Amino acid sequence: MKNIFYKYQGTGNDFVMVDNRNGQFPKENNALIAKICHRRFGVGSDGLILLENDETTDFRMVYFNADGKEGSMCGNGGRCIVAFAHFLEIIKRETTFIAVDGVHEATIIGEVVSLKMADVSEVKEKPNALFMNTGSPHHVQMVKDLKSFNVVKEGARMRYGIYGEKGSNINFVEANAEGGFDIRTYERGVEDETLSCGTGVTAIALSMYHLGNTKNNTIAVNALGGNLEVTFQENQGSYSDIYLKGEAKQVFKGEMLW
Ligand SMILES: N[C@H](CCC[C@H](N)C(=O)O)C(=O)O
Repeated sequence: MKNIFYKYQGTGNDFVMVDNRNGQFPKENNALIAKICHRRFGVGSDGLILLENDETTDFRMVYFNADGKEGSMCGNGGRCIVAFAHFLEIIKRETTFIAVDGVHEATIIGEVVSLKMADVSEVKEKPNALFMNTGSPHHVQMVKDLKSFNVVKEGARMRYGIYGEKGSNINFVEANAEGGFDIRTYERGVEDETLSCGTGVTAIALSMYHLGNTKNNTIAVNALGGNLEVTFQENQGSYSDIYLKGEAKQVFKGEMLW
């Protein structure tokens, strides 16, 4: 039995993807997963995702951060696993699947995946920042001159400094000239800046609306690795029908040796 893996990227957030419908992947081995994700000693990725069977939906998504531990919801990973399920011919244009934060609906057209995210009922206001859970915890802070901002240093400091042992993903955002927003994210579990974070992009869009920085409920958010679009409905400070849309691509196929 060969240990075939695929690699996917969604706006530069990259994942090792394994078809684990036969249940043979040793997912309790966190050290092995961290090694596979390591960019020098392994395949190299921001995370590893297993596609597994589920009884009531099309498939189950099991997501591990690059540190080898199971993470909370990953929006870009969710978009990539929809593309993977389409490639494996498990789904056609539309799907419903289960992830750690519940059931998600999605559609795929060409290489563009639109993923329905969990509803957000609470936006916490912090000094100079907002905090919310879009499937994963996100701190959102506006900064000036995002391009030259030290995301790794500030993100690493705030990740534990403000949020304790459990930590949070830390997002920095600045309005751009096109009426959208630019984002850079420090990711918990990767412990570094990534090129894009889907649940973070979602948090940015809701935050910018919450703060009155835009009146649109379709918002373009540009990450370092590509552009995403978030649409949503707002009702008395609660957000529903949240969709994260953008490209998800298969970029590599190989065999893992362990
Ligand atoms: N890259 C992911 C976020 C992963 C969340 C993870 N870093 C955690 O907090 O467990 C995304 O596209 O939404």
